[in-house]
Amino acid sequence: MFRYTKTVFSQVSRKGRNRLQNNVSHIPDNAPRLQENENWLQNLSSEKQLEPKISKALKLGNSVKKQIELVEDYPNGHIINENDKIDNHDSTKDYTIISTPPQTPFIHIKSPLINFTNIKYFNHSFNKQSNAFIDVRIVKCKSGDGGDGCVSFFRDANRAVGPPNGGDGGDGGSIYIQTDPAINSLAKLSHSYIATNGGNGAKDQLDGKRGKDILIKVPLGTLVKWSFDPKIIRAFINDKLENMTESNSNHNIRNLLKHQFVDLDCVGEFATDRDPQYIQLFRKSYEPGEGWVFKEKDHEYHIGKQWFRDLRHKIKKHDLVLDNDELLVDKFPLEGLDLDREMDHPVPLLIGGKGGMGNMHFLTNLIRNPRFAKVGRNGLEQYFMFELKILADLGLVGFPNAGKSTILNKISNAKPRIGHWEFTTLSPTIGTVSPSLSKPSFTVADIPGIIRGASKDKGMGLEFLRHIERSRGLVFVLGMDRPEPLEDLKVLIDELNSHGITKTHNALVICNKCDVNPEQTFAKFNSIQRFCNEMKWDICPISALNNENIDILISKMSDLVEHGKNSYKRAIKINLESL
Ligand SMILES: Nc1nc2c(ncn2[C@@H]2O[C@H](COP(=O)(O)OP(=O)(O)OP(=O)(O)O)[C@@H](O)[C@H]2O)c(=O)[nH]1
Repeated sequence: MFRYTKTVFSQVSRKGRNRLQNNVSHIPDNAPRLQENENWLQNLSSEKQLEPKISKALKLGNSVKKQIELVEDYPNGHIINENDKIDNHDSTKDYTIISTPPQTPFIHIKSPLINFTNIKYFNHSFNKQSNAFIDVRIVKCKSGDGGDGCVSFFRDANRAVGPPNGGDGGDGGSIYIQTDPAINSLAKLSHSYIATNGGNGAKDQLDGKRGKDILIKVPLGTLVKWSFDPKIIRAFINDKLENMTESNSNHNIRNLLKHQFVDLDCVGEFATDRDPQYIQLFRKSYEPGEGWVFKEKDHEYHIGKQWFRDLRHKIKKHDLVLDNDELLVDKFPLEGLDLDREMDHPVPLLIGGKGGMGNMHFLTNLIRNPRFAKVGRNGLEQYFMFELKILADLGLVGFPNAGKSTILNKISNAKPRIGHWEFTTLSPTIGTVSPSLSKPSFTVADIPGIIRGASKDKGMGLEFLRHIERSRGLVFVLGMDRPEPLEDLKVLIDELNSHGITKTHNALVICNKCDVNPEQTFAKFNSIQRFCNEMKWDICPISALNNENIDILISKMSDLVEHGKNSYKRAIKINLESL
């Protein structure tokens, strides 16, 4: 709150005082006193030398380009190939640690480019197929810059130049994120979110206006990952693919993204950790001791004065502390931010820059007329990838035409498209099943069919598997009209494995279309049952078309959900590389 004190009154004449009293509501007095400034600067200079890590970090911080460098020469001057062995490479991880503190201020890692982008962004056919349902978006986010401090001096009729009273710049707006259960698609996300900058400080010690924050609302089940500007990657891909045959095949693009490495500086939860948990983000703010706004006399003039050089030296320490504070908050989880539950409060994605100090902070015994202030700190500009992973209790997996949509239609309120041709389902559908009054209802997701070679981008690829990753259990749907449904089941398991879904211990197998050729179906069913016994999976023969065994199926699905609640903590570890 503003203070109106005697000090200001004693500095002006009686006439002035009267006027001041009349206008008192316009003239706040919360400026630091000369002695307070002296003490502050004195403390700064007596502070012990800052950690070398901080100053090293600052040098790195200014080379923001480092983060977006696509590294070809890995590890010793060549592009890394699928079969190349990397010393100390841990295949269970999505990155390789190159160096850790104390050699470097940060944990330096290399990770495949595919972990920070999505193939959908680079292939038109993918986009066309899924334009009805948007489950991946790469979005530019920028927090606001801090406003500049103001250079101003108190004035009245009797005093041309009074004490400095330039206010501080306002802080830049921040970007926050929160889940909203009322939203179920990423379609409404903007291409960019840019928070406003803080306002500049003004005379009479008025601080600048704070920049407006932005709140991004996303559906439950959204995974937010640090990403690259898709334009940079597109240019890079086009360049690399120019000489390749079938250059725009998904397989080529995926391979390129997998074998091109990104160089990143990371940090652990605590300063002593060696495990990279967060990507360190860097602001392009000024060098410590720099970043001044001058009025009347310019930089050249000030730099020639010993008193200014002394002040700058002290303020350098203040800037270093600011930088360090920023480094502590400017980080983002390497594996992404998993928003899989309702959130009471929004979480910050990017924090706005701090406002610069007004000239009132620089009044000292030596400096009576500080004709300078500090500029605001920069905001952060980053790209984030939003991936929606539907939160359904069970996921239906099967070959195209196995009857998945028909089953969902029979058991739930969902009305998916059904057709006798393959790939009728082009985007995931969720249905809610209400088994009985005594049992809780549950949700089931139907995703486009999977075929042999899906992991090599055949058919619709594995793009939609992200939507069953979080389910409590998997439901395999087999068409008994197929020549070898057991083989189909094995192919499905293989394809899931290649996507990183290896723990399929809570599963149910539906043998659909049992009405077709009942004699042959019996033999096929027996062999599948033997396999299921070995896997300890339940099995259910049905005819969705004829409504046969649907009640039993619903009951088995309900048991699967219940069982999943106890034993199936998290269906799948989020495997960055296979996304
Ligand atoms: N005879 C018979 N036909 C069935 C049965 N269930 C589904 N069908 C038919 O099989 C065809 C494919 O059914 P869908 O439900 O669209 O199959 P899907 O697995 O969703 O197919 P995709 O959308 O391509 O993944 C349709 O013509 C259905 O009528 C069944 O129990 N018996």
